[in-house]
Amino acid sequence: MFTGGGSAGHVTVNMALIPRFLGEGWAVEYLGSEDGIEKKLISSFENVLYHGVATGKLRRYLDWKNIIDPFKVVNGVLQAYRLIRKQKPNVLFSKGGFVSVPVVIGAWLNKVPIIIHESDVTPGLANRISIPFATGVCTTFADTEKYLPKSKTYFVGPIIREELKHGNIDRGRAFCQFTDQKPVLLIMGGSLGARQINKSVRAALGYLANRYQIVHLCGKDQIDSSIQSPLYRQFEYIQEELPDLLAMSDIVVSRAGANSIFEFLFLRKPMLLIPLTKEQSRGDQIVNAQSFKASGFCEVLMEEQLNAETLASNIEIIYRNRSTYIHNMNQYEQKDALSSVIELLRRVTK
Ligand SMILES: CC(=O)N[C@H]1[C@@H](OP(=O)(O)OP(=O)(O)OC[C@H]2O[C@@H](n3ccc(=O)[nH]c3=O)[C@H](O)[C@@H]2O)O[C@H](CO)[C@@H](O)[C@@H]1O
Repeated sequence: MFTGGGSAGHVTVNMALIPRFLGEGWAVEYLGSEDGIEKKLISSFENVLYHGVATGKLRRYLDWKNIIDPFKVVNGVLQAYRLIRKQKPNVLFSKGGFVSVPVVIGAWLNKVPIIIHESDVTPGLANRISIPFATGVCTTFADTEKYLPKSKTYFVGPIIREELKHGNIDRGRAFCQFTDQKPVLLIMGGSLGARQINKSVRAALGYLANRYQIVHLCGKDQIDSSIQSPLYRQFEYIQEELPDLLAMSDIVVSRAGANSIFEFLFLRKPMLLIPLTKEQSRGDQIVNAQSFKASGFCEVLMEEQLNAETLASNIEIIYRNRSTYIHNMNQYEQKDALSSVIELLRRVTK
């Protein structure tokens, strides 16, 4: 049984693991929210039974929903407990996000072994709550070990979806109707889009479209239909064609969500990272971005400094020095994280 959701970063790791388990003849079920992005993404697997449970969001800011949500979480725990008692999974894999908390507690109450995955350097709130209930915690970054109980921690490295390895440049160009005459710039504001990045990209478009063909993954309801240019393609979210769009891209501008940046590293895409600010998050993306910068994989532009000019000038730096970033990325030793996690799950399975 898998859980995780709220944003795609809490689902795509599960999507990398699920085909391997299905291929080995396991029955796979998913516990997520009743209407979150995980439901939509997991529906692409015909053979995975999806169960929705009530969820509350763990917010860091004042909101009247903070009063109601603890009750939803308790309700979610009861629903998850009952479902898990009925379905009797042998093991639970949790990728975090707020939906995972009731599921982890429900599994623990049923004595189901739990393996958690943390893809950021510093563990998120949902995972921090869940860790005491878990048998093991897999990490993407080696440094995360500092924040976790030693006996439970397994540094496995980044988990990359298999399909991302099979992108095709020509298919990507055909999809966007781009030519081979100009380099391609991919902009991805995390799985939910990023308004500030969208605004600056559009303000800099006159300059950028002179030099690049631009594909912009801008987030739900954030397409600006007043801009019509064959050099600028906007999509809310791309699922199936993402491998081809990545294959076709020369450089990337992105938020610094852990899964995205390791995908770019795996595919050797020089990147300009604009991490979520401390006001909007616990600051995990800033730490992720700094770690990549220290390895020479990217440049970092803080949102406080972001405007059309700084965006355009930083993109120029990335493009001009692209071979240096690629050289540095070639030094990165890729671990077979998928196999390590599968082996661990097998080992703890009841
Ligand atoms: C706002 C928020 O809470 N962000 C967190 C969230 O980010 P977020 O959900 O954006 O997660 P990531 O950047 O880690 O992963 C996004 C995933 O969505 C995929 N993708 C994205 C856009 C698209 O059009 N198509 C597509 O398939 C990417 O390839 C990637 O696999 O989880 C990350 C991993 O815990 C954290 O580091 C982030 O801080």
